[in-house]
Amino acid sequence: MDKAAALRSNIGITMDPGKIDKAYELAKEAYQEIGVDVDAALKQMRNVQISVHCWQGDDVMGFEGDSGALGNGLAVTGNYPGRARNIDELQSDLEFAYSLIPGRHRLNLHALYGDFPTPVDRDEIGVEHFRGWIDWARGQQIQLDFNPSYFSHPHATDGFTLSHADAGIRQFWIDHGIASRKIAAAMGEAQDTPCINNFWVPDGYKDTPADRKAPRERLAAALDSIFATDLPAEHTLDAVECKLFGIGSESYVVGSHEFYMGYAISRNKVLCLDAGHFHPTEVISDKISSVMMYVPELLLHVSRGVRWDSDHVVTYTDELQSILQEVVRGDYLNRVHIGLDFFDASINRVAAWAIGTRNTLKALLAALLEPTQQLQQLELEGDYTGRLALLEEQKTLPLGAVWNHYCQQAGVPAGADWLGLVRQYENDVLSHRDRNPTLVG
Ligand SMILES: C[C@H](O)[C@H](O)[C@@H](O)C(=O)CO
Ligand SMILES: [Mn+2]
Repeated sequence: MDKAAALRSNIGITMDPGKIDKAYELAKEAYQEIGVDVDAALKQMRNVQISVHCWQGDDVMGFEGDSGALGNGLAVTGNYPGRARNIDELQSDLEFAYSLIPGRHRLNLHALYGDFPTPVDRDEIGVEHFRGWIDWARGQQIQLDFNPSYFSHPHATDGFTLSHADAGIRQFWIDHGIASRKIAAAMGEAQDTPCINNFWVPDGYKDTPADRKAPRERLAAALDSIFATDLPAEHTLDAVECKLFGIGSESYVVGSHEFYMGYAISRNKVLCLDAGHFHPTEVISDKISSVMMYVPELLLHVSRGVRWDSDHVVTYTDELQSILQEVVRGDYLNRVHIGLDFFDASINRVAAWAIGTRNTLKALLAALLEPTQQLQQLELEGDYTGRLALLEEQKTLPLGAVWNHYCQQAGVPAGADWLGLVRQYENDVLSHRDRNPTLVG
């Protein structure tokens, strides 16, 4: 091993830059042979920004200071050491995570994550509580997205928020939604692109309801009140997110898919599809081309459902590939916002970000390297044998070599080299934080 290689291996870097270049040249030829323009694919890759969710870093606890339990159907299991306990730690972890991910990406913040020197209830949050995040984001050249937080709060303990039967509680949550839109608009004004403000509410019943209609009518009316004021579309866009069921809302969720599909279409809102929010045999990849006919824009929550949990770390599954294929095949990259939504406290949280975000980007690269035109031509000609043959053959083309080249060009670790750096960060930083166990699953 030469000196440079020995140095790289000491810090966990094992990929040889020269070999990455060589492998890339061969891979490029292989893709060109089937008519794929690799340079064009890489150019498109560089323009895509994934909205990385802040809540993987601290198990969706936030910084309201009451250390209230996570609730409303959200559950994080595991007690891996190193949870971010304050804004500084979360920002440090995020900066480190971004340094492992090729490209420049966004940050998706929840309202829980404001800077609250003294307790502030959700209906009273303001831009001042997020000024620090806005300044930090500008310094990092990161653009922000936002979410009102309709969970883990005394006014949500009975499972209802915006559709609550009590008008006072409903108004509290309406005011929270209005406050969140002002914050999102300020974030958007401070950056080049709109801040997507995503509304997810947990409301629902554990057991069979006697009235499915009234809560839905109340939810629609509450949302209408929140959205009554038009805000500049260049600053913020409202999104709405459905869910099939949650823990504690197994029998009925007010904000179902049909509810929000209708709401988004009739109110010209961004629709959010979370990959973990449907029946296990139902996939969001098949919904994209349908909903894109009727809604202006789409927000994806790229996630992975496993049995009862909708939020496992994103892995390189068939469905992940299908989702990104649909976005690329439909030429929707300018109307689809790709966000992440998972949380796992049983592994290193920074590694979770790196794995999930890198997988999402890798699936995007695979989709951009697909010989789509040829496949669609075969389909049009009724040559389904040829379509299947090409679909299967291209699965084993050297995607990894193009990915490693892309990472190298972007100045981030190729292959699994990021893992050594995460272990070092864990040793130097995360392991010094208090062991602060969350629910052990
Ligand atoms: C914390 C997020 O807002 C939340 O995960 C939401 O997007 C969701 O998917 C709830 O199941
Ligand atoms: Mn989600």
